Amino acid sequence: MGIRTGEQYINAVKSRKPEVWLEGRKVENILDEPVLKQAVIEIAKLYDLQHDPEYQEQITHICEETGERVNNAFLVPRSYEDLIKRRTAFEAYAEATFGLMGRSPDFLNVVLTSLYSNAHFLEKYNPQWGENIRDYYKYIRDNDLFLTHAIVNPQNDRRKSSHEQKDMFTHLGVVEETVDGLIVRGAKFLATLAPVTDEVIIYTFPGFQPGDERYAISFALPIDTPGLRIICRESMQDGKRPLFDHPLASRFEEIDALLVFKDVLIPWDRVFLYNNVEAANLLYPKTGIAQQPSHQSAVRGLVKLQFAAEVAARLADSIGVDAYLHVQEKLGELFQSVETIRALLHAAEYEYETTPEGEVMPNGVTLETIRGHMPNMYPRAIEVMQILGAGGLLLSPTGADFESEELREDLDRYYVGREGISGVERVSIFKLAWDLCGEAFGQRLLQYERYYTGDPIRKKAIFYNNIKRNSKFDMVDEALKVGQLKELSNK
Ligand SMILES: Cc1cc2nc3c(=O)[nH]c(=O)nc-3n(C[C@H](O)[C@H](O)[C@H](O)COP(=O)(O)OP(=O)(O)OC[C@H]3O[C@@H](n4cnc5c(N)ncnc54)[C@H](O)[C@@H]3O)c2cc1C
Ligand SMILES: Nc1c(O)cccc1C(=O)O
Repeated sequence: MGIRTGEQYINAVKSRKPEVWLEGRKVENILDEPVLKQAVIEIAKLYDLQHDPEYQEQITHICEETGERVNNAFLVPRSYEDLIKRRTAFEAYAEATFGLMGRSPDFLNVVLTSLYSNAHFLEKYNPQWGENIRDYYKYIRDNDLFLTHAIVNPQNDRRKSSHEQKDMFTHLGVVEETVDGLIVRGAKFLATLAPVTDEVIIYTFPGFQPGDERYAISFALPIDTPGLRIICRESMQDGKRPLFDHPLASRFEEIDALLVFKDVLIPWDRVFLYNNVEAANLLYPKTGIAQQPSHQSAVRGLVKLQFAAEVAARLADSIGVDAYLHVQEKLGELFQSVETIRALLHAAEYEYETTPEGEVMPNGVTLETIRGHMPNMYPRAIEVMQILGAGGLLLSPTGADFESEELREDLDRYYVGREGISGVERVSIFKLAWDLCGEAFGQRLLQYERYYTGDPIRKKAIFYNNIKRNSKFDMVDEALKVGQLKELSNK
């Protein structure tokens, strides 16, 4: 089949009946829920972009194996040019969503492509696992399906591993093996956009201990598999608020969910890893599933950071405060952050790494440096927006107020911005900013930048420890030589 249209994606959503819970209600029809429907509309636009003559070459390529057109996220990069081809596809999706939808289909399609091209890792442990992941990749690629993932255990007692939790099946684990497959029970989080996806993939993130064998499991299933319960978090908007008042929150809310498996059957051909703590701990570092998707995250994060910087700049300009030195300094800082990430992204691509099998990945150290900076840079952009918008962020009237004939004159007079900026324009910019820096929607976007790919604190500590392992910090000895005391230089 190859690339889907938005309509085909919407029809797929309509045809499925996943067990979704939203604010105490079982959702009968995804498209009848305003908050879920909005995400479907935005994702459908991304599928349509693949067919838009202006974007098709940027986003897709002809698959050598099938002769069909597929998204560049399914490309196994073999050269620098391939990385750029993939980046342009990430850019198109990120720009269409201002970088605000982190879990657009390209993210997990890259994860899956990386598992596919590194299937030899799984094969080493069990030839069937390697074959299963290859088949699954082709199935997703050729049908252009949309995946969610949940790879983190719920926050119960973090001091204990899965088998030490009070209840053996709080964390997702295997209950029994049957001739048809594995029966699994327990929970995983935090499955972004789960209700509006086609499939869910569970894979392993390091941290398994001996004794955790039943939890060391990776598999994939259709999202409406019987026994799979999707419990959504409280939504951060009701999906009904006017676009004028919430121009971002009303469009880009990515619902997150807890996945609960109630004795769900995983057919053997959908099992990618099981009962092997070593393989479960090595899957993440050895199959490129950290490094390759970080390319998508870097491109998307760059667009999001630039968007935040632009909103802050337009906000400051709209009320003339960017005439002040300290405001210019703060905005300069934000745009320098943007340029830092852009330079790092280009460096990561240019200084790519090649695996022994010939797969090309953006430079891991550089991608990890982007990862380390974004949890500081993005929250800082949000803070600057709050500082520059000040009280005005809290005082925006609604679109309905502007439509009131009685109020309109006052609003036009008292909300007017600097010369050339009307009241409506100024309020529109402030509302855009408030969605990013005030609304719960914006707080989630910030929390996403901190945590979407694990704990940034531990990741930075790992980064340092790797440097320490590979460096003696020799320059320090060199500098100390000059003024060494006698007893030390005699040593
Ligand atoms: C908006 C959003 C969307 C997400 N989407 C997805 C998704 O689609 N799929 C998915 O699988 N995941 C997703 N994630 C979840 C993400 O994987 C986790 O949030 C992330 O891995 C961090 O884990 P945690 O939230 O359980 O925090 P924890 O690991 O519980 O950490 C909480 C705090 O305790 C500290 N801490 C915990 N354990 C240790 C330790 N052993 N040593 C030292 N310090 C420790 C941490 O530093 C942190 O400060 C998403 C997260 C967010 C915020
Ligand atoms: N996608 C991830 C996630 O959801 C949690 C932790 C790590 C990752 C990742 O891709 O690195």
